Amino acid sequence: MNETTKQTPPGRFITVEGGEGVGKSSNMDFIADYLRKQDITVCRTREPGGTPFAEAVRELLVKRDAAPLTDKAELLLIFAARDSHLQDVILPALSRGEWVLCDRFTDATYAYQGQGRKLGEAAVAWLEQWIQGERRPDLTLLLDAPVSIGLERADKRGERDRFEQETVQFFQTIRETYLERAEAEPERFRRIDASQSLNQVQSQIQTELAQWIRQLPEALS
Ligand SMILES: Nc1ncnc2c1ncn2[C@@H]1O[C@H](COP(=O)(O)OP(=O)(O)OP(=O)(O)O)[C@@H](O)[C@H]1O
Ligand SMILES: Cc1cn([C@H]2C[C@H](O)[C@@H](COP(=O)(O)O)O2)c(=O)[nH]c1=O
Repeated sequence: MNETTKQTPPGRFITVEGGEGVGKSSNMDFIADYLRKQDITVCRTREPGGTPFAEAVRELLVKRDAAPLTDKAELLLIFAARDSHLQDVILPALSRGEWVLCDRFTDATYAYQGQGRKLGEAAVAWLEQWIQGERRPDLTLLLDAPVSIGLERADKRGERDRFEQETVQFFQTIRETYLERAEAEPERFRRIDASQSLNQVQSQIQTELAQWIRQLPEALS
C-alpha cells in the first residue's frame, strides 16, 4: 500500500483497573503522557463518568452521603452511565482514530456488582452484551496490591466514599475477581505490581505499554 492509500490505524481502548487506593488515578496522567509522546491522540476519561449524565450518576453512586439504593439499582445505574459514555465519548473517539484511556470499565462491574454485591456474572454479562455489543477493551492494566495497602493509601488521601466504607472481605473479593479475570484473559490483561513505589509502578507500566504497542499490526508494518 503506498503513502496516499495508507489507512489511519484504528483507535485503541485501554482501561486501568484495580481495587480502592491502588493508584489508578495517580497513573492516568503518566500513561496519557507516555502515549502522547508516541504521537498518539489520547481521549482520557473515567467510569462511572465521562459525560454530564454519567458524572451525575457517579455522584449518586460514589458520594459518601448518597441516598440508599438497592444493589440491582446500582448495577443498572452503572450501565445507564456506561451507555451514555460509550455512545457520546468512547465510540466517537475510537472512530476518529483516537486512543481511549479509561479509569475503570466493565471489569469493575464484574468485580464490584457481580461478585462484591453477589449479583452474579450472568447479569453483568447480559448487560455488557446489550450495552456494549462486541466492544471490549483492547488492553487492561490491572494495578494489583494487597487490600490493606490500597485502603491505607485511600485513607491517607481522605474520608472514605460510599464504596470505600465496605468491609475488608468485600475488597478481598474484588481483588480475587480481578485476578481471576486477568488469568482468564492473559492476552488482554497486564498485571502491574502496585505495591511498589510510584516510580517502580510507572516503570513497569511503561515496559508493558511499550511491548504492547510494538506488537500492534501498524507498528509491525
Ligand atoms: N505506588 C504508590 N506508592 C505510594 N502511594 C501511592 C502510590 N500510588 C498512589 N499512591 C497514593 O495513594 C493514594 C491513592 O491513590 P489513587 O487515588 O491514585 O488511587 P486509586 O486507585 O485511583 O483510588 P480509588 O479507586 O479509591 O479512587 C493517593 O494519595 C496517592 O498519592
Ligand atoms: C466502573 C465501576 C465503578 N465502581 C465503583 C468502584 C469505585 O469505588 C467507584 C469509583 O470511584 P473511583 O474513585 O473512580 O475508584 O465506583 C463500581 O462499583 N462498578 C463499576 O462498574
